[in-house]
Amino acid sequence: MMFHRQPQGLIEMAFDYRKYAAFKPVRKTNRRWPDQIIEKAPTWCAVDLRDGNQALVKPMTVAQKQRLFDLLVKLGFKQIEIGFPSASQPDFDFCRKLIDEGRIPDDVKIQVLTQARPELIERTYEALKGAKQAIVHVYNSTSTVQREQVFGLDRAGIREIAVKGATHVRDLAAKRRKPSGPSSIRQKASPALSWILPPKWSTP
Ligand SMILES: CC(=O)SCCNC(=O)CCNC(=O)[C@H](O)C(C)(C)COP(=O)(O)OP(=O)(O)OC[C@H]1O[C@@H](n2cnc3c(N)ncnc32)[C@H](O)[C@@H]1OP(=O)(O)O
Ligand SMILES: CC(C)C(=O)C(=O)O
Repeated sequence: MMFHRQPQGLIEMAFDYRKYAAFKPVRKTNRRWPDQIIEKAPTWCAVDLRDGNQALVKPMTVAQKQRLFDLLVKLGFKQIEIGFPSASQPDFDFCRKLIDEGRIPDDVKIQVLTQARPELIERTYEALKGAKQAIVHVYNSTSTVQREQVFGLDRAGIREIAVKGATHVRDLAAKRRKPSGPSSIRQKASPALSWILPPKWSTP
């Protein structure tokens, strides 16, 4: 039941679900994921530490990030995106502090964001030296306006950025696994802002 304010007071009305269009399933017969149904809680990854610090003029300080990280650990998150170490010195320093001071519980994986650019991917691995495990989250934007205005590329060019970036992350993971790099690296790739594209462009 829902309540609506009317001149005569609050009126109880049944929720009219017919006002809303039903979700249209994505029909892709060559892929398994559109038919899959979530039946148990997924592994949640907190991205608060990065979203609040991605491109701010005045980002969170290392001390503020530490407080939020400790809270996220206390809340039970097992994957925590701690920032974008190649984008700012505070994010780089925060990553180093967590690793150097042994502040990451063994059952928690830190995740770091990077654009699909070789120099940034390399700086990201510098930030991760000595981490026991980590997830490197590499992304490039796929939206039409950014494809045309930022990258000046066609769709094949955008795919190439993604493939090159992912390959670089994989190669560095293999190369740096020992002795100084993280002993276990997982990779995550995001076609950023794909939700503003029609599914035929945004679903591989
Ligand atoms: C919700 C989100 O957070 S979406 C993610 C962030 N937004 C985007 O990726 C949108 C597209 N990108 C942009 O609008 C801009 O690149 C910004 C705002 C992220 C950065 O702007 P600037 O600091 O001015 O950097 P600029 O756009 O010049 O990029 C520098 C170079 O990196 C390239 N680049 C930017 N993002 C990426 C990426 N994710 N992967 C690979 N290359 C990239 C650019 O094409 C440019 O290359 P060039 O020097 O050969 O021309
Ligand atoms: C940077 C990317 C991965 C992102 O956060 C988004 O597209 O929302």
